[in-house]
Amino acid sequence: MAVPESAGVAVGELLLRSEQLARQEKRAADRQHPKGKLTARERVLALVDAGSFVELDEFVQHGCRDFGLDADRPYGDGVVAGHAEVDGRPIAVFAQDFSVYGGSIGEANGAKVIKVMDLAAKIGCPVIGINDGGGARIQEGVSSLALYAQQAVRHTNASGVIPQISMILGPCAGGAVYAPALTDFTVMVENTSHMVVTGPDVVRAATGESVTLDELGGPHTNASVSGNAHYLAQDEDDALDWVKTLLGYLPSNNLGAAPEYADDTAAGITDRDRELDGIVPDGENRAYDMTEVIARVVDDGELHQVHQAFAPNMIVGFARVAGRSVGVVANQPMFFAGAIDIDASEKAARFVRFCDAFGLPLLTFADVPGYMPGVDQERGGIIRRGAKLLYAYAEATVPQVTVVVRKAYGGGYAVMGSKHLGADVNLAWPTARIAVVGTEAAVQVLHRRELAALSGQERADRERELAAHHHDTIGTPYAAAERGYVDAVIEPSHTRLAVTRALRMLRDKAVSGPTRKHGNIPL
Ligand SMILES: CCCC(=O)SCCNC(=O)CCNC(=O)[C@H](O)C(C)(C)COP(=O)(O)OP(=O)(O)OC[C@H]1O[C@@H](n2cnc3c(N)ncnc32)[C@H](O)[C@@H]1OP(=O)(O)O
Repeated sequence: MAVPESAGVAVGELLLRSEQLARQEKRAADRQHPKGKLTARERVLALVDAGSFVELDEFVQHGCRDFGLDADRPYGDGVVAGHAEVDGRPIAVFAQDFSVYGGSIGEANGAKVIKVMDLAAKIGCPVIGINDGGGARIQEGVSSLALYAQQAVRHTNASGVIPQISMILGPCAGGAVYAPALTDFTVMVENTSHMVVTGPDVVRAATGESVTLDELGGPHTNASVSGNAHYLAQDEDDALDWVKTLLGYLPSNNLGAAPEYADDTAAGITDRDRELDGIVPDGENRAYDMTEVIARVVDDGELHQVHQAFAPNMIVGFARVAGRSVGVVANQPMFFAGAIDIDASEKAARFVRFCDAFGLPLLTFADVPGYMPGVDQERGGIIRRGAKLLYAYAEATVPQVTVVVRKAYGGGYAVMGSKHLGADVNLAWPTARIAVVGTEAAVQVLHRRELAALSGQERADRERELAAHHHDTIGTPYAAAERGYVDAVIEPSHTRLAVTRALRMLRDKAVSGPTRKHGNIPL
């Protein structure tokens, strides 16, 4: 049958546009590949399930007439946006195309981003933003700033409703950094990505400091010093894998459930469980790796750490227990003896709030000498910023199980998922020491006058005697168990089964917080 002439024209128009899109994609590849970077469209396709990407607005063009921009109006306007599936679950995605006006956001480009964010909020799916751009499009002036602000409103309103993930796969500069900063997780890549409010030249002009871009806002700085990045990937493939794995632990939205796997929990105590009985060293100041404890409690020993390079004295990450996702928070005695400093408090507080918002139970492992002392810490705001972790645990209503592995002293005891903040099941190992301060400090404070009157061997003997008494009486987990502050003192090898039972029992826990507009977390 002959095609009507009008239909032929229409098909011809589509072909022409498709050819133009293909030329643009080739240009993008020519610009990105030599730098070891994928194009925006390649990145999206590498992230999502094969054949699932539905691109939206690929023919959108900017309407700017200034600076000669009307002569160059590429389709898509520098961002690839749409919806797709990852492991069969819906996601929304946008990826800045650096080959078009440096991936900068203008009115049309920004509207595309906002459209997929609105879509994600409506259907309740995660949104993943792939950043590789120069921020607000300079030629479009205030229109581009307006779009950034509108994007910030979307990020804010979606916070705690759908998971939001940012991948920084190139530059992210100026006010543009605040879009990823408002999302839940940010991933950066070795060598190719950076994130700065102002570059080295502006810094030099403003403060006289001389610094390289990498030192200022390279991936290492953002992942380990400022904590802006939650994962530092070796390359783009690694970044995409990390994000896909992360999504597997999360529900699509705050009303949904995370994917559930088969419950293969061994019913009895295993040899691997028994390894926990010897994992804590004898001396209370000797370090051990808390991830080895976690690995023996969670399914398949797998912990998907978040923020691993930042505040290593605190561990946070996702795992599964009996096939169901949990958020794990733990002190790490390998760094600063597990003390909670400003960074550790903020790292854990944000994680706890994420888990609480998305209905993920919290599994806490405590071995903490307390909050970190020091002039820098006090001046840096350990009081206000340390309070964030208290606030986060205190407002959390998800199921909470805490295991006191060894030290739980002072504010450290209270804040690390204690019964008093709302934890549901609190377990302690016989090695647990729960006290206001450590043994040595307690002896020096309580017996200062008596000890001052002694010297030499006599003083040393008395100190040892007092320390032994404190250790055997005040600091034992049984003082807390007698008061119901820990529900049970268990052998370490029983932890996996006890935690599994507790989380099963708490599965349908339903508690709601007070009616209010919102609290006022000490920011
Ligand atoms: C509320 C949000 C407010 C903000 O976003 S304020 C931030 C505004 N942005 C900026 O000041 C960043 C300006 N751009 C830069 O510093 C650099 O281009 C950047 C991003 C570090 C990348 O550097 P390079 O890798 O060396 O690439 P390049 O400079 O040759 O740029 C490649 C092409 O992209 C263009 N471009 C980059 N940033 C742009 C922007 N913001 N608006 C419009 N066009 C922009 C740039 O002109 C260049 O175009 P062309 O290829 O020469 O035609």
